[in-house]
Amino acid sequence: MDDLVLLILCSPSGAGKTTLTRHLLDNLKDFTFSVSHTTRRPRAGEQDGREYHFVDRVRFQTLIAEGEFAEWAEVHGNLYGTSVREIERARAEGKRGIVFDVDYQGARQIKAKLRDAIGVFVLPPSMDELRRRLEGRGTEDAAAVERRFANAWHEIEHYGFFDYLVVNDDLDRAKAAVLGIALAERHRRWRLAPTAELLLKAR
Ligand SMILES: Nc1nc2c(ncn2[C@@H]2O[C@H](COP(=O)(O)OP(=O)(O)O)[C@@H](O)[C@H]2O)c(=O)[nH]1
Ligand SMILES: Nc1ncnc2c1ncn2[C@@H]1O[C@H](COP(=O)(O)OP(=O)(O)O)[C@@H](O)[C@H]1O
Repeated sequence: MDDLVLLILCSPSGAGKTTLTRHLLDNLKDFTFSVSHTTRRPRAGEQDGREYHFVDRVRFQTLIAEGEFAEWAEVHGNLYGTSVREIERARAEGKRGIVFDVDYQGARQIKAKLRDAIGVFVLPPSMDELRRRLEGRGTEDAAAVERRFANAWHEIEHYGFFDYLVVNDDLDRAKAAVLGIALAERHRRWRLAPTAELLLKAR
């Protein structure tokens, strides 16, 4: 049983997982974000080491060869990977939870390695709304939006692999749902059993 809550957040691009992850991390200070490596170019406002570690393909391949990644995958034409160091960092910092923003391939690999990991899949209320959000975000050109939208079907096909589904229609409700899931997982009996045992010792 893992003391650390291993929370995987996954969704088709544009469904809102970044927005929901930010809200979760703003509210649960003892949770941390797993900063992935990627070969995608930084978007305006993104900072190296905060949203991602931005690297080129050669560096990424080296990191794969060095066994740096707990999982990695090609998504929308770029490489993305979760460094084992991120999980070690969370533990070293005494965090209670870590959030992985990964695609379904990453979710599958993390779950295979870390059995206690919990998967949350965020659904858009409709495909029309998904397209509106992708276009409205304004971070990708038309071709990249099209590619992300086309991949959305494939992502959604894998919903059955996850423990929880959250429909991100009303944002406040979706935020509450994700926060609720994280909190419930943090309060699993085995995670707090040491506290109960400590009390019993004082009898
Ligand atoms: N497998 C895997 N997927 C990742 C990782 N980091 C991000 N992703 C996924 O890559 C996809 C693209 O992410 P991003 O380029 O930030 O675009 P966005 O989803 O449109 O905001 C999303 O599905 C992310 O969840 C990772 O470390 N591993
Ligand atoms: N419930 C919602 N209602 C309307 N817009 C939303 C909602 N959730 C997210 N958005 C907007 O949709 C866009 C995509 O959200 P984002 O969090 O970047 O998605 P993802 O990380 O899944 O690609 C952003 O512009 C965000 O502000």
